[in-house]
Amino acid sequence: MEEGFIVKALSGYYYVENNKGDIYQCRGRGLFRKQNISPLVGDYVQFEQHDHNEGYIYDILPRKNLLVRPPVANVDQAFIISAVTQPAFSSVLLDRFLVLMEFHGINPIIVFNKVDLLVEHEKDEWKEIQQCYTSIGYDTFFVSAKTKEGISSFMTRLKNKLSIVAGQSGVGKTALLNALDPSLELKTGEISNHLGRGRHTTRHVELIHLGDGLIVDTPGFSSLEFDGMEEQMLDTCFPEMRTRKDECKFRGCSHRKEPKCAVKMAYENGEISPFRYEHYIAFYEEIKKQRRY
Ligand SMILES: Nc1nc2c(ncn2[C@@H]2O[C@H](COP(=O)(O)OP(=O)(O)OP(=O)(O)O)[C@@H](O)[C@H]2O)c(=O)[nH]1
Ligand SMILES: [Zn+2]
Repeated sequence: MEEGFIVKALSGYYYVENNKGDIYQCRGRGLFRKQNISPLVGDYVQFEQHDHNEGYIYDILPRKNLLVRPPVANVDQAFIISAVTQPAFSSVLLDRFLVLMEFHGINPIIVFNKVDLLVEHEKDEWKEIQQCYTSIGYDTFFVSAKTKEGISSFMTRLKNKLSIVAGQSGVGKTALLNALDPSLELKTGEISNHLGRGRHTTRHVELIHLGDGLIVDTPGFSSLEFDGMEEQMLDTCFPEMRTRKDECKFRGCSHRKEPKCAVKMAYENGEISPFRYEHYIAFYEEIKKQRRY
């Protein structure tokens, strides 16, 4: 039996790459079929070759995590792309992406794209926004898909990881993938907008080798709902709260109205950014409300 990982799934076939970089077109067999588990792109599998480039998958190794849209397993990190402008930056949207990644056990990296559109006096303001996130512990950097500024530091972050890109429509996800690897020739915004939201749903998912790592060719998290989350676990998705919550007086403190709350104290003395705390409260209410139905 050989080991490899699935780089592509298409029409009932799984394309499994071994550690030499050879790819085998495989069908599923064995135990996992009885258990009704389907192999996913990103899965580590045990397979057996039965022809020169064909084979059968017999087992799926335990997954670190799993995404539904796009269907990918074992994602290490997500580049959350925001544009500094066009579309206007939304910290609440960025925080929503961050929470979703934290919830899925995926390390988020914050990317601010389109820096070529910033005028000099706006740059200081952006340094402050960056500082907010770096102080929480997030890796945060600026790029331009247009001028290629920052592309090499993007590239180095791909090494030895399975990455995904995520972000609102129009922030430049496709343009960045093309800037990282011009041979991809993925179609950007202008054309796809006419096709509407269905664009990514009809495409199959594929892993691409890029900068000594792997990247999913389809943007992730098209749905930004807090599905499957409980409000009690939300504080663990905010690193600056996660590290403080054990100092709250009450176990299971929701950091809203309870006395002697370490999170609220940190917010009140300026150690936690007001907008982050406000987003926590808004998400908390949203999850609570959604769970009532
Ligand atoms: N000035 C400038 N424009 C950019 C940059 N990156 C992308 N754009 C433009 O922004 C628009 C949207 O880019 P896309 O790459 O299609 O954005 P996307 O995030 O893939 O969008 P969806 O496919 O809708 O999710 C296009 O017109 C790009 O040319 C950049 O760094 N600078
Ligand atoms: Zn608290």
